[in-house]
Amino acid sequence: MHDFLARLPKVELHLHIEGSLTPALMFELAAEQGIALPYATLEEVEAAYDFADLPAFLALYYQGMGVLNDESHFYRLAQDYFRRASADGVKHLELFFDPQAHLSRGVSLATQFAGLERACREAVKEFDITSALVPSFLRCHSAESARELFDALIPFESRFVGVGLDSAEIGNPPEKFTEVFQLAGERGWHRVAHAGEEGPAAYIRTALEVLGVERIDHGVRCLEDPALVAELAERRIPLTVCPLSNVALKVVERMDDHPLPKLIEAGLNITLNSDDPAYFGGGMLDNFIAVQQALDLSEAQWITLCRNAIDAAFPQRAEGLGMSDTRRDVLLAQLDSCVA
Ligand SMILES: Nc1ncnc2[nH]cnc12
Ligand SMILES: [Zn+2]
Repeated sequence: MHDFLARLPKVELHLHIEGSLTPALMFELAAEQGIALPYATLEEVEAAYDFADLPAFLALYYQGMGVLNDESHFYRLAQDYFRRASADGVKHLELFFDPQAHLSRGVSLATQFAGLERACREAVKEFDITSALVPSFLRCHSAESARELFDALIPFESRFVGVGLDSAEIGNPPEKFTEVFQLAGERGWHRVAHAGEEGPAAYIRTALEVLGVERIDHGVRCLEDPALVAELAERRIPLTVCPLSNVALKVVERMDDHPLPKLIEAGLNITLNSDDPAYFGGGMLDNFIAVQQALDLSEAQWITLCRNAIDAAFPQRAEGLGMSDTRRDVLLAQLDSCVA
């Protein structure tokens, strides 16, 4: 089964590129810039990555990304992840990034885009991975700050495929961001939001109804609302589920308790993703293997999960961004060749 999982052509739709910052690269970038880290050794970092919940993780996540200060840092960060993703069989990747968390350190949007795009362009040639960028609003910041970011993103709009909403969920409901999501929709930007990770099922409903999102990031708590489950299934709304993340952030206690089988049984449009692979114990293939060991899915279920992700990738809306029809056909053919 390991070989089968390794061979599957993977599309990753829920990956925070800042969450792919390995301790090794964090140390390297900190040393180059003379930045003091709160850890002396890689072992100390590992010991610190034991999170009580989402806010506890976010505190270290925002601290870690303090080493990203120029174009080459963003480039190296993404290049490093593309290399590992390639080894995992990832073929298409949508990268979330958190512009407000970098703007607050004086790193311009132009710098962020330039570094990430350079890695994305090279990944096509070097790793046969196509990709698209998804800047995300931080829900722990104000609606006014989101509006400022929205305005600042307009000149870059040919360089990303959509916008997301992430960070601390509880106490920051989707409706706080009604204005920017409505404006984003008017400009034709695709829209996604984290909802129902730590927050209640009601946030999933408002993300759909008020923000007009096309996919839900996480969404595992939808099971608390059967009517919502029925609606998600009926509308084929993709949920970008992140199993190792859910265990690491104590959304579930153990992988054996993960609701993935229930979500699949309910007929939901599920995709699997790594979220923040450097913090949660691994990338796409690690997630696939951990799920298989605990939950023993069938080959047919794996094929469906991978096909869901290919279908849920945002279609191309600017040159080189998003999933083209030709690329989708290539990946579907690769997936067919995995069937015994
Ligand atoms: N799992 C997660 N939930 C919310 N915001 C995030 N930012 C990075 N990872 C996140
Ligand atoms: Zn996430």
